[in-house]
Amino acid sequence: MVFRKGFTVLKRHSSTLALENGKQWAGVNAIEDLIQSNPSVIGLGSSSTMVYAIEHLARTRLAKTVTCIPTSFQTRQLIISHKLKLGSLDQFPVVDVTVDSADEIDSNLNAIKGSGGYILQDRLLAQSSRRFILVADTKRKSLQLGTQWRRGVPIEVIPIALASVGLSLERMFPSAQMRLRMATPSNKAGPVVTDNGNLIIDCNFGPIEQNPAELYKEIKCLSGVLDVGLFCNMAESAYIGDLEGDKGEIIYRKK
Ligand SMILES: O=C[C@H](O)[C@H](O)[C@H](O)COP(=O)(O)O
Repeated sequence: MVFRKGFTVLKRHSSTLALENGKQWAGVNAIEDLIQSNPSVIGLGSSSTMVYAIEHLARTRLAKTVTCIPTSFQTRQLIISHKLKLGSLDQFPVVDVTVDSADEIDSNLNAIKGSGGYILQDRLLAQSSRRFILVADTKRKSLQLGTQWRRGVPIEVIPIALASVGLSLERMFPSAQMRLRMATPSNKAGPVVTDNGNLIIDCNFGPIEQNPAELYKEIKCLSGVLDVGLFCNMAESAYIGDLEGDKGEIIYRKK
């Protein structure tokens, strides 16, 4: 697939810019394809990749009509600044299609999400959507979750349950490495607090040998766990941009 009209191809001067090229390809092409189905309500995830998708949506013929539901404060601000129509899940509990990015995506389109701290709201939108589409650069692709993304599976925990959930996780997964996600000291002392006022434990299992959907259920069962950054059997397709920025691939979930 080639670049669509209406945006600038980033120059490739460094590996960081190359990653940006891939993110841009994915965001733009996912939006271009999904507008063909004339959705009236779109869910928009939160991330650096989604910035390209939202910028592009604002340039399309749907910009004036489609209602956009954000998964975070960041995306809400982007929707407002691009003068798109803002909606909420309260108003639109059924969403036509949600686009979101991921930290790692396997060949069955199971994904690790949550490095940006958005887990519960990302899931709420994904589960409320008729269609769920992932966007990412090619470095996010892998054959087995936990091989590409090495910072662990994010687990959003209600603060009063932190110690209890931490202990349970240690007992359930003795070889996993866990840490409470901390804020950058120059910006805030203490832990990262999610948009919902919760904390995040990053639980690094190494390569995930177990069926990720089963692992998700095991962790989600613990009281105090709000959500787990494993999104299994949810995405119908993934737009993966390569580092050149002028091409990419669309992967469909096997039935
Ligand atoms: O919480 C964050 C989300 O799961 C993001 O979709 C994910 O971290 C990927 O972010 P980015 O597109 O910035 O790499």
